[in-house]
Amino acid sequence: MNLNYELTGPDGAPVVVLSNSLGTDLTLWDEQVPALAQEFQVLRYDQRGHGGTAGKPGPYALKQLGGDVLALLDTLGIRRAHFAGVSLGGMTGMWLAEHAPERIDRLALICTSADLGPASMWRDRAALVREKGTQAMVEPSLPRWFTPALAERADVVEKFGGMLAAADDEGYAGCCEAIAGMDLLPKLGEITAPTLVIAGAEDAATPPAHAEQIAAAVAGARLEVLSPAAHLANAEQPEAVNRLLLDHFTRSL
Ligand SMILES: O=C(O)CCC(=O)CC(=O)O
Repeated sequence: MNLNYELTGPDGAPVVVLSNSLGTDLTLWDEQVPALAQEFQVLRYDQRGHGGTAGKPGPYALKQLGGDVLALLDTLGIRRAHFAGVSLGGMTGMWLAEHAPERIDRLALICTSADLGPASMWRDRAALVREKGTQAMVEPSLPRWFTPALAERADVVEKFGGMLAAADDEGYAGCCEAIAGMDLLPKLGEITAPTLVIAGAEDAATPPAHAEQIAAAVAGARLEVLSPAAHLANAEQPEAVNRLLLDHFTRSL
């Protein structure tokens, strides 16, 4: 699987991988890259079927989404990296921290969940998108992604609505099926990567209780709840998220 990616920042600096949520692409991280690239090489990529990464016929599993990241790291000769992900990106990060702990240094999980049931809802969403396309998800998704004032702002609708409508139908559906089949809870307690968990207080897609569940299971995890922030908290509260990420990735333990 060839992932579309961008690598920004000083040669030889530690690497931070940034992984996008369902229906977005690597530009989800536009507000993070300038801050992080002062100190890190920032490797942001598009999940399968999103942005510039082609979709393959689904269903997918987190094992494949995590495997895509390992293959990219291998291609670029990166042995170990910090990892931050929003929602589906965070699920990919938890899978990596559970199954390839030697490759993940510190982990930041933003507006995500280790158990986002019911599976039937994700399979229904996959079927809907295969029938009607990702365009059909724009109207219901934006009010979950942002608090009301932002969800209606023209530039936000243009950028994020455009990203979602441009996502490959099969890629989006396959990622829904990865969420339907995820099995992260049993090994959550085995994660050894120092972990920061960030929630949006107004996130209806992955409410703060999901972040609390992760933080309670991962030894030593730090939990931060931002407000106002809905599902795409890194876009809604970029300065707060940048501060937390920089602190987490540079802090001496
Ligand atoms: O955002 C994700 O990666 C998964 C959760 C989700 O689909 C949120 C939404 O679009 O409502």
